[in-house]
Amino acid sequence: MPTEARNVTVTGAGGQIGYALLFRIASGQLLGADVPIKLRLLEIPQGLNAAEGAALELHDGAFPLLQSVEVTDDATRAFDGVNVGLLVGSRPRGPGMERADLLEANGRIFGPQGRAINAGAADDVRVLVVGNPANTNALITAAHAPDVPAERFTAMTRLDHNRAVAQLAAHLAVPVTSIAGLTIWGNHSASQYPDVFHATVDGRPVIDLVGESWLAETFIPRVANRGSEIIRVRGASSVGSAASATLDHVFDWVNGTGSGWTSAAVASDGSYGVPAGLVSSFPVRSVGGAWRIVEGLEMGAFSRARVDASVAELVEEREAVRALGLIPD
Ligand SMILES: NC(=O)C1=CN([C@@H]2O[C@H](COP(=O)(O)OP(=O)(O)OC[C@H]3O[C@@H](n4cnc5c(N)ncnc54)[C@H](O)[C@@H]3O)[C@@H](O)[C@H]2O)C=CC1
Ligand SMILES: O=C([O-])CC(=O)C(=O)O
Repeated sequence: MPTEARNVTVTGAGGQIGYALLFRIASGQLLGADVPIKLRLLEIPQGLNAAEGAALELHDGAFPLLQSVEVTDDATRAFDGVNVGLLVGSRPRGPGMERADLLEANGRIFGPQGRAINAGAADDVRVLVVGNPANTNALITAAHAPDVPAERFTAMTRLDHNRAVAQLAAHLAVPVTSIAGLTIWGNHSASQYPDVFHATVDGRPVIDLVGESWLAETFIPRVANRGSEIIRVRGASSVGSAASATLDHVFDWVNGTGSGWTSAAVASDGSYGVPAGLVSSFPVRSVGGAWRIVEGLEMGAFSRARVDASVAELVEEREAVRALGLIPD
């Protein structure tokens, strides 16, 4: 029996990440090589021409899996029947800014989109927020979609995870495929904590091969500040790597992580002392189409302090958006 087409909505489809994503989605890299796709591209009026142009090019790609492309500036229409929502549309930061500087401007985008998802999404909807500050924007979106289970709203820390894997592999001069068991904890911000204490390289504990000073002075700051490094070098924020990580996140969510784990920002259930409801990055496995937090990992003082600091920032962001009226009291 042919697989049913899935409705995939991309917000900010006329922007940089949108352009890097759309063709890869159409080629089957989001959901799988046998899953037909119906694309909805949501933009604000100023972005519609760019999205329309991308739609023309998608048409020219003659992608066998792509059944339709619709461009709209109406969130209700964009999310009607949506199975996968990629919430990319929002302002990127520039040089000298932190992602939290975008809180107020971008936060206002996500309440209305949450309401539109609540009103019309398919029962199995899965949402990935990419737009920064991603964790708190996911929190805002979920807060406006009370009828959709909170576990369906996630934020992207897969780019941080991929960066950490790549940095570690380069340091140890091994292929990225040799690394397993890495975790990004907390916020997609400079406070995030890339944790190697449970990581292995070809089955050997990484912690036997690297020292704490390398972790504290080189690895952690390099990964946590990679977004700023990219902005400094290319003059604009990450695009290709962000699109790639978006595909990785959703592909694994839908198709499973197998024996290993990855990192994603998901609604906390209180695990590891992270206050319930915060959208925080955890070690996660995807089982049966749902993210499950990897439980029972030991956490020493080095890790605990860093996880707590990043979670404290998430609590502050939640208070800030509450004070702005972007989530209910
Ligand atoms: N979570 C992560 O790892 C990463 C997140 N980002 C974030 O992704 C976001 C997008 O980045 P780019 O594509 O480079 O930016 P961009 O400025 O090229 O594109 C953003 C697009 O969103 C559109 N937009 C704005 N408000 C909208 C709304 N209410 N509805 C629909 N579309 C709307 C704009 O018209 C624009 O076309 C930024 O917030 C950036 O900081 C970027 C890299 C990694
Ligand atoms: O740093 C930024 O503003 C863009 C981003 O989230 C990243 O590259 O991780």
